[in-house]
Amino acid sequence: MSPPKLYLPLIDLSSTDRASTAKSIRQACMDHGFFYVINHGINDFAVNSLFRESKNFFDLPLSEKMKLERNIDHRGYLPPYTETLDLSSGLKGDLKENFDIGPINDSLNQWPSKERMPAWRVTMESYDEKIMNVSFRLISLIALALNLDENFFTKIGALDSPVGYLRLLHYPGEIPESKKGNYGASAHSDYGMITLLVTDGVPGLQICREKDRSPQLWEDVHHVEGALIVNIGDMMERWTNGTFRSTVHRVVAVGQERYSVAFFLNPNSDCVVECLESCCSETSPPRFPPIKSGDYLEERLRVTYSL
Ligand SMILES: O=C(O)CCC(=O)C(=O)O
Ligand SMILES: [Fe+2]
Repeated sequence: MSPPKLYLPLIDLSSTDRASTAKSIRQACMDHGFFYVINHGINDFAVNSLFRESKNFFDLPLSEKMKLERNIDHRGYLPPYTETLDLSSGLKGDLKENFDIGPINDSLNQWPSKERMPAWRVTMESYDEKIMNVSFRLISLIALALNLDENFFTKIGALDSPVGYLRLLHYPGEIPESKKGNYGASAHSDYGMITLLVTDGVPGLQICREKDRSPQLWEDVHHVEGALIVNIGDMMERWTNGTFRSTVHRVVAVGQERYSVAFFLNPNSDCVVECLESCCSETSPPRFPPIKSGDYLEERLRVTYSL
């Protein structure tokens, strides 16, 4: 029997009733760690341009893409089978290929040449600005959802120079026999504050709400036209002492080519992530020691890439 269909909460970002929106976000983050956002203000043109440019890049011959191979600062192209997000899976290499862009204005980013892809950089910059803006609006609602001042995360400096990563992803439709059984992206949780995802509508994304349950229950995250999929990352889970869940997710291969773009919002690297007062008590002491965002991120990347 197939599991019941998963219905994730739908958050309407155009609602003027912020208290009620924050309440819905709180419930979503406690129950699922995932929700949809509609009426976010990013128009179809921006999303279509993003996917067009992403496809143009992934369509290039591998030798061209490898000229922008990911550098030590995690910017650039990562070919298929080079990252295994779930190191315990025993499988080698996720099927996806991706291209990572860091904070948009810093010089560590790599860009395809203007001659080859004239609209690429400006499309990425424009989308980055829009998605960063949506992420800030969500963070202020998340602060309200935690019964904090809506500017709490700004006031503690988390957003002073936030580390926003844009990750373009491409999952192959056809998979070589020897790679069958591998995941598009194996099970993992995201590292940062929140992740904002757009996909081309091809299925594959699944979440597991109880990672320690046996057997694990994986539920499909369905496509909602025009909606962003938002999920809580590990640092937000640490801030909230586990009240908000950083839910494990993966992308399974469905025999269909798939494109998606994730935006990861991480706090400013000097920001100390520590249990919020409102999230701990004598009976529920802090579960995670305070840690600087930059140190946390570095350690997670070190483990993922065996640096
Ligand atoms: O492509 C997707 O739907 C999810 C990607 C993802 O989970 C990630 O890049 O962290
Ligand atoms: Fe993820």
